[in-house]
Amino acid sequence: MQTAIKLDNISKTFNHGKPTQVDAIKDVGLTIQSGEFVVIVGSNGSGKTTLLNLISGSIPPSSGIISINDADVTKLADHERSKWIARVFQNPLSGTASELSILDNFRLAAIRTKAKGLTIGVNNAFKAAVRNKVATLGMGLENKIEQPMGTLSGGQRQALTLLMSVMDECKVLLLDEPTAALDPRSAAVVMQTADKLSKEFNLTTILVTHNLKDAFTYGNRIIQMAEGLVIKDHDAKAKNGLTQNDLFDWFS
Ligand SMILES: Nc1ncnc2c1ncn2[C@@H]1O[C@H](COP(=O)(O)OP(=O)(O)OP(=O)(O)O)[C@@H](O)[C@H]1O
Repeated sequence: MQTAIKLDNISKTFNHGKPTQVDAIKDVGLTIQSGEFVVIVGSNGSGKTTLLNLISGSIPPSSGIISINDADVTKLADHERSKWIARVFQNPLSGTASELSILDNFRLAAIRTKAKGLTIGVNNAFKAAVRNKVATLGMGLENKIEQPMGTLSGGQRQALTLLMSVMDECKVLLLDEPTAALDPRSAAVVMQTADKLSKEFNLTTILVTHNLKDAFTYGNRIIQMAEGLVIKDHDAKAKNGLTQNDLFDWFS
């Protein structure tokens, strides 16, 4: 199996040398294989989002080496890593432009990523391709592709954001509490969509969540963080052996 993400001795200190210094990540080593779906849990402030920020390149590490597909990307900025990495945040509004239609959002995403299989500018072909892709969500949105994104629900927007984010050759999907702002039904649809896309495109997926049921249901590996450290790491077999009750303790 190919290694997708490798962290070697990664540390991140904020406000170094000041009274407010925080050692958010402490000498973490982590190897994630291509196609793995890793769930990361842990209490508030344990370093989960900082870890995703380091992987995506939105912040640099204080020390250590980050590799993606065996290439050292430690010094690459987030936009330079975006051809490999897609990220979906908590806020459904952050992934798409409200005033633009679904179609135009897809057009923007296609321009950004030069998505394969979507010919930009050939209007009818592009429209049909978007309609087909959107139909795979099973939300009936294929009939609303001319509608402004702002008129959709948070769950519908998150599902579309997911779909747009995996259109290109991205191989790593980072999900930072993607359902935290959603009602339970929409949250379920978004998680099922993420799981489906992850399998369909064989993505390496990392999900940060505070949701016990999602941590239990999704992924083939689970990690617990505490105070900037990885303190538990279970593979698929060990994860399958856990009950929801066992997992409850992983959140504290
Ligand atoms: N930009 C920053 N400047 C200073 N401190 C920061 C910064 N970002 C994060 N921290 C600190 O680093 C620690 C880890 O934060 P992080 O957001 O990674 O935790 P988390 O596990 O994602 O928490 P939560 O579950 O609450 O989202 C916390 O103490 C936080 O206050």
